[in-house]
Amino acid sequence: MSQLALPYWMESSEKVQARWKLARVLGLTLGTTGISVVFNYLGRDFFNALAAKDQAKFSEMLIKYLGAIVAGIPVFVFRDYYQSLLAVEWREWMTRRFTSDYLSGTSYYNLASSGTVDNPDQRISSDVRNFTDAALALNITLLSAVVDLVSFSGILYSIYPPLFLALLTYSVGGTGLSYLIGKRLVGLNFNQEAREADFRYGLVRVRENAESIAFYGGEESESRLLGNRLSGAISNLLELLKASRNLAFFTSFYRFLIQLLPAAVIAPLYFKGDIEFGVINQSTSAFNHILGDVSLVVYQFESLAGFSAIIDRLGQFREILEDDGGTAASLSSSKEAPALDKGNDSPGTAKLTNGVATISVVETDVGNTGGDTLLTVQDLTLIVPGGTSSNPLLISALDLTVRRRSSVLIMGPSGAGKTSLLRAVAGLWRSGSGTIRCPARGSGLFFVPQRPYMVLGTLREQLLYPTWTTVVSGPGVSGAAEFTVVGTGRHNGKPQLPLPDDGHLVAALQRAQLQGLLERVAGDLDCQADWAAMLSLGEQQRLAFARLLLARPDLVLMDESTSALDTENESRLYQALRDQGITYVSVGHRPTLVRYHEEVLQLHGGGAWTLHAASEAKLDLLGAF
Ligand SMILES: Nc1ncnc2c1ncn2[C@@H]1O[C@H](COP(=O)(O)OP(=O)(O)OP(=O)(O)O)[C@@H](O)[C@H]1O
Repeated sequence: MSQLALPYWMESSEKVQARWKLARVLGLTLGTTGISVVFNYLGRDFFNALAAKDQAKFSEMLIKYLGAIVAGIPVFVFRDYYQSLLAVEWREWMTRRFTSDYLSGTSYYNLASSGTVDNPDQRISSDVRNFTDAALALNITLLSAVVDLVSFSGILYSIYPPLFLALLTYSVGGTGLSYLIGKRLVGLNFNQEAREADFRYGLVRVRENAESIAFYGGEESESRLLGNRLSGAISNLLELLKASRNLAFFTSFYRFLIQLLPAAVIAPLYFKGDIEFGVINQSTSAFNHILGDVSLVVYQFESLAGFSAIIDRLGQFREILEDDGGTAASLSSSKEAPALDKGNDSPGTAKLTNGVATISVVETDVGNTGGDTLLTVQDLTLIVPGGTSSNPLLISALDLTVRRRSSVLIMGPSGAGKTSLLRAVAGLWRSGSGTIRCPARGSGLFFVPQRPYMVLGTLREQLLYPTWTTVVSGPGVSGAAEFTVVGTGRHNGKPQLPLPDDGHLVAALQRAQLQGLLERVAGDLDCQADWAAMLSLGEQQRLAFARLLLARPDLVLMDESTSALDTENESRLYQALRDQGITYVSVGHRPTLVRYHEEVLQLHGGGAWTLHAASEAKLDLLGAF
């Protein structure tokens, strides 16, 4: 809990302001307790005047009571307002921190491919919000409970000490019982968060893959799948309702008895004439206050159970992010990887020495210095990750050098490990051994993945991604958000690329054979659309090429990035790369690709590979496809 809560108050840049704001909320909370004590005395005198049929005193008390309400209410309202405001600011800070840790290194990729944490999106969006709301509310309630306890205990004790003892017994017994009845709620709340998020994610996937599902005619199975997820959420919710119902039986009895208990204890004193009528009202009010304080667990059990589930979910997420951040950071270290003992195991498997072996990716600044060798792969052995010692061996002892302005085509049967080799160069997979030397991404190295990724936003944003980023600079005059394009500093150590103007963007679209798209949007680069849904796969691949031409890297690694294009478009795109002097490594199946490359690396599966000049390989390969 403290590891989640403290950083905002102890480490953030706004910690001093945050503490002042907290002090303001605490001050107002103390004010509300003071006002409650005043109401307690006013109530006593009010009812005494009523019982004594003293009309003048009654009118005076009525005016005082009304005055106290008018003066007191703003304190209650502002306490709640400033508390909510502080919770929002805390939430924003925490959410930004989680988001940046999630996106630092390759944590999001590792989490997505390993599936170690369910629904990280939900943890970042709603769990953080619930955490800050509840943490603030519960702590402030706790503080006001302590202050209330001190203030009203004195009143109650001075009225009749046995009443105070009755209250202590009642509240301690109630707290213990409510814990016993309600403890199941913690686990049920935890599951509910996860199952609701699973269901929502299922719906999001239908929207994202609408066309594929429609072609498959998969509506029925999607509907069954969603139905299953909904049933999971509903059955847990029903359990949750039952557990809440059982708890509610107890808490309702507990609450209603309070109305009678103090009057029942104190009534004999009133009958004997030892106390006035107003004191009964005063003691009930004080009793209620203290009971509310010492029965926090009883009243707030459901919130506490939900809060505890959220702490578990966020705590687990933070630990995994920290752990993953550590491993991601080590990716760029140039330490030699532990040796891999290939031994005499059965073909296609490899044994790990001491259970650990990693590929070492060393970032070079060859992109900045203009050196001749852009990529060196040295004695690389690559295994499918997964934590077992018998995972398939994809590549064994590969040596490969890619020089400036040269080109390599990686071919091989499906599943042989072509994309995995690119994953290793990108530092996404490290299971295996060997060393890879290449420029850093954003400093001369660029990847074009197998599935073109269209960002949310305008056509301009598609083209600038990921070398330049747009930031929202606040609502514009029209009320719409204004966007500013900024360089991201991705070109570490390399002079920043100037931001391409409209002319450059249009030229890149033309070189990527996308004049038609420009006409469709009437030349408006700031046109917004759901590009992934609107553009064909081939158009998306051409857009990815336009991005690449604008980013002007020294070396690009492309994964089947022309698979959806006709041969004429393919030929023009490769020509554009050569014209810009970009060195490229492509992964692909099509024999027509061979003619655009100097060397062909063929992966045969089970670790085997061959490397030859394209001119020698051409005939064999054409025959093979
Ligand atoms: N996240 C993952 N976890 C475990 N195994 C994986 C993962 N991703 C891929 N694999 C496995 O690794 C092997 C190599 O995959 P890879 O994507 O490199 O194949 P490929 O040669 O590029 O195939 P294709 O030509 O079909 O794209 C495959 O057997 C695949 O199932």
